[in-house]
Amino acid sequence: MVSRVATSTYLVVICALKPLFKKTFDLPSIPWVSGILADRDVLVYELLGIGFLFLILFRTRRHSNASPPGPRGSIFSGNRSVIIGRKDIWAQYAEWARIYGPVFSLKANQLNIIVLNSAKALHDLLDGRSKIYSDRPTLIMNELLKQDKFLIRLTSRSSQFPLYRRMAHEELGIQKMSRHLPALENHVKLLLKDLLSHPEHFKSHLRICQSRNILKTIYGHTVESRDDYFVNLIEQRMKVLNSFMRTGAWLVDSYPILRHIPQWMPGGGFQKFVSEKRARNEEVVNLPYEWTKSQVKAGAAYPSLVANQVNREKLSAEHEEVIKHVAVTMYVAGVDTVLSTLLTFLLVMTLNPECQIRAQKEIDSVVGSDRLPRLSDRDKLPYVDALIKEVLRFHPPAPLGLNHAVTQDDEYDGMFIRKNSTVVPNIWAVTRDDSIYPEPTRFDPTRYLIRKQSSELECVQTDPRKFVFGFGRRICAGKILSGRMHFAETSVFLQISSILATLTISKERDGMDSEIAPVVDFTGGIISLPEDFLCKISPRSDAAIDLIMWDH
Ligand code: HEM
Repeated sequence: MVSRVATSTYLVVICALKPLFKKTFDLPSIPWVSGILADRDVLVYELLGIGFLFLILFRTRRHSNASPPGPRGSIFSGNRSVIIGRKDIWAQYAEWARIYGPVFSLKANQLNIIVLNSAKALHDLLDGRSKIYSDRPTLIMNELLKQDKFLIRLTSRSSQFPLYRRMAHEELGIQKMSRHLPALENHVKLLLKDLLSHPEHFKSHLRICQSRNILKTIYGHTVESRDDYFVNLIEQRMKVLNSFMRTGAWLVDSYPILRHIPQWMPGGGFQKFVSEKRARNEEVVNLPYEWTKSQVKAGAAYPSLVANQVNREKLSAEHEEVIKHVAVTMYVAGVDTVLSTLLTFLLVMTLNPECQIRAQKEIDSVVGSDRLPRLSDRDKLPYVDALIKEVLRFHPPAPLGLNHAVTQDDEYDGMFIRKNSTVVPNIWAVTRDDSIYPEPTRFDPTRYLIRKQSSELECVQTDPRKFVFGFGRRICAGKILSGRMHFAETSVFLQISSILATLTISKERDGMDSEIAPVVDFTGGIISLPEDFLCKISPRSDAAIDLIMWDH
């Protein structure tokens, strides 16, 4: 059998090489088994063919030998059950990195996965070789659910990719951002009022604040109530979709042929999920967009991302598709990430009162007590700035970032990385690397502050924003650029500094008046939030209540 396959391959190779040498060659005259060819010309083809076969064999062997090492999984599904079974899979990856090295490989069914666990590997590959490491994995489920046009999932090989990125950066860059500052400040004020009146519902207040920010800046829509139609529409759809989009979760991504099997057949269960969610997905993409368009026509539009783009002279159908998908991606990418940061902030403030007091003192001395902090105060608040960095390091909102994919075969540190492999950036592992952050489980904003020890300046630890916003050409569209403030950081700064200025976060007490210490635990998923916890939120002073309740 093996020899027949070899002989057939050999014949194919000979036939393929033949035109290159423009020699006559009578195929039917080749004896099937012996393969002994007397003709001089044919002998040349024969030798070349054999050489070619050896080359293929050699290449294959060399590559498979040098693939990154990794844990052996089951013969059929690889490590899939571990990947989808453990909520803090980033911690499992960090454990495996200690065994197999900072770059290791996994299989989930047929998907080749390379996990990068060190700052160096992340920087070398995803930043340094960004040209070939900035694709997204091609997943059949994305296509079936019509999510493949969302910026976060769009392939970098798409001719529209530069347009998507340009639009996102243009609209969330510093110039356009400044026009949204009054709206963001107003939303902070609403958040503080909510936290003052019903502190126990802090999670829902924080969530609605992020929705307000995104719906205003992206669509120009003002969220008036918690039953807001667009908030509910987008939230419900996206929550379901994101929770199901874990790497390797769907068999059809490994075996694309399965996309054709009907729902009633074993293994066809995903078809029901797809048909239920797809139509709803279209609503999420189209309805808020159409609403903004109607506002533009009526001359009543707020200068949002969508309105700015719709107002351009020529608006092709193709351009409209891009606007719709950039816009909806902002909601998907921008609400839970900032929410996660704010919840982690409340959690660590509950557990580290001394850090909270120091930040409050700094704000009091710079801002005073008769106004809320503004963006322009940030440079004068180094401790608050360090505290925000430490919140982002303590638990990065996207601990595994978003999956990248590599568009061509590559080698790194003597290891072969196969084209189309899914590349997982384990950001969490870097933020817990004790060679970069000594005592990584300790919350300590002073890591980033320059301190004097005798006459020497002490080394400052790496700014975690180098990792937590992603890498290369796929870096977060809401991220700081060239030292200037962008959307994500602006909204995080305004919310955190204003909460610190006016409210105190402390441990809740039980019926026996004993303090309840919250457990530090986080949800799984692409965006990871603190698990539900209790904390007490109270006004710092009468002046703070006055500041929150009245417009000054
Ligand atoms: C603290 C807040 C945030 C964090 C930690 C964060 C983090 C990230 C990360 C890790 C990625 C993946 C980058 C990569 O693939 O290498 C990403 C992508 C993205 N983020 Fe953010 N993000 C935040 C807030 C926001 C906000 C507020 C917006 C929009 C308003 C936003 C928009 C996006 C978009 C559009 C992408 C996809 C970029 C692409 O695929 O080309 N993010 N973000």
